[in-house]
Amino acid sequence: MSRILIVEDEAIIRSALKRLLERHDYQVSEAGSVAEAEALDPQRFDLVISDLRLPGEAGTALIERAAPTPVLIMTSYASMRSAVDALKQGAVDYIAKPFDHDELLDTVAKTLAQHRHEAPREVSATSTTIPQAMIGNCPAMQAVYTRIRKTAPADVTVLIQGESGTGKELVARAIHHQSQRARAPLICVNCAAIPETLIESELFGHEKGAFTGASAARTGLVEAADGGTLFLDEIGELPLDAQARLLRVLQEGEIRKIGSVETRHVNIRLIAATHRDLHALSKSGEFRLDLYYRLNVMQIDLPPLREREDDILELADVLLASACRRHAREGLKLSRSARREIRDYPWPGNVRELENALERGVILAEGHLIHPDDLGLSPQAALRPMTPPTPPPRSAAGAQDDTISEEDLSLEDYFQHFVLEHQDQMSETELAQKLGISRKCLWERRQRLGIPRKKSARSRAS
Ligand SMILES: Nc1ncnc2c1ncn2[C@@H]1O[C@H](COP(=O)(O)OP(=O)(O)OP(=O)(O)O)[C@@H](O)[C@H]1O
Repeated sequence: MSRILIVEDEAIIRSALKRLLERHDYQVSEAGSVAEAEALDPQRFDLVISDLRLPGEAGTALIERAAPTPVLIMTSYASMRSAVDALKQGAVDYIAKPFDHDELLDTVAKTLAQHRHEAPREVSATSTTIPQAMIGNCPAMQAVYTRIRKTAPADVTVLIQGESGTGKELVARAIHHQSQRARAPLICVNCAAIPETLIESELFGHEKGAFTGASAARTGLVEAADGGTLFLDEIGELPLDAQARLLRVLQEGEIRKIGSVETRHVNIRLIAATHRDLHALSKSGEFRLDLYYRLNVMQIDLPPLREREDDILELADVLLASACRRHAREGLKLSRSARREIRDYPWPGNVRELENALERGVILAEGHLIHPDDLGLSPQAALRPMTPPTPPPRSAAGAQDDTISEEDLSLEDYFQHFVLEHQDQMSETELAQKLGISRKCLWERRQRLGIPRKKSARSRAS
């Protein structure tokens, strides 16, 4: 049984984490500070999970003191930058708060497995073993797994294509974990979620005073991935200037911070993902053709869920089990009609939409069975051609506001209709501007509502 030490000053989070890990057969000890952790001798544990911000010393102090025990850092999204710094100081990975239980358990299991076997796993290019965390074994997915096996050890740039929610990030993670870089950082960046004005500085870093508000120098995420893998999701959303800088990184292995004349050598493997047709974008001048060719050394295409008929119910069962665990409702089952509905629904938002529907089902089910109504699917809506309703009036304050009220469902309906109707003619930036929200907010809301980004997803359903 693996022994884990949790270092967290918030007693509620600490004990929730302890309970979760104990339910999965880990032996867990707790500490509220670095000093308390040291008293327990962190080196005798198999893993330390430490909050970044602790009273007294920061959690990163344990990285050296616990060695060779690996340290996983917990952080809130707001301190992501410090998490990247922690990786550079030797933390094996970071977990963002609030936790997704499955992701946390997955990261813990992977870290323990990696540190049990010092050398990276041997990867057979012909094996069709399903990568950890990926469910489904239909012929199209078997082809994907084979591609992952063959591509992972080759250290080439990979372009992953597929509709929103098909599992592109999971594929990127599988490639990283099966590559020779597995023990180095994997930095995942969603280009659509970072405001256009910040993206270059986020990726490439900046010098102090490089622009208004740059009060201190910053290391970019590309540099943070040095030695490891950089995953750029939604690369089609990268502005042209950032594309030029990225091309330089790929061609010369060099990076230059904004406002600096110095270049630094970086060694990264780039994995990019998109739901858009980059070749078509390059014809319309929105994407650099030379960058497209650089990215497209190896391509992996993920099938939409509606084309994975053999996998849908298996995915539903596994995702349901984990939703039940998360909500402490073990034993809930899908009724026969719910299974039928799941099998027949077109899933325009793919696996993410299925996950969301099952989570809704677990929360809403009253007895031991989840019925179709609990899933909240709307096949009629999916089949109906979308016409955007008249936009509701926005107050001046509303135009500044990044959030649509949770209670105001009509606004969410409006959002969904508007996005589905206009997304093929507009970039994400234009869409966000028209809606009066940031690109990050647009992206988050798409995730929450399970709204796909491709016209083909909608027209297939119609
Ligand atoms: N084959 C799979 N097995 C299990 N879970 C999956 C699978 N594919 C996707 N998922 C789950 O679906 C959700 C969406 O996956 P992921 O974020 O990798 O998709 P994506 O294609 O990168 O989406 P987007 O383009 O919107 O970022 C995640 O919670 C992921 O764990």
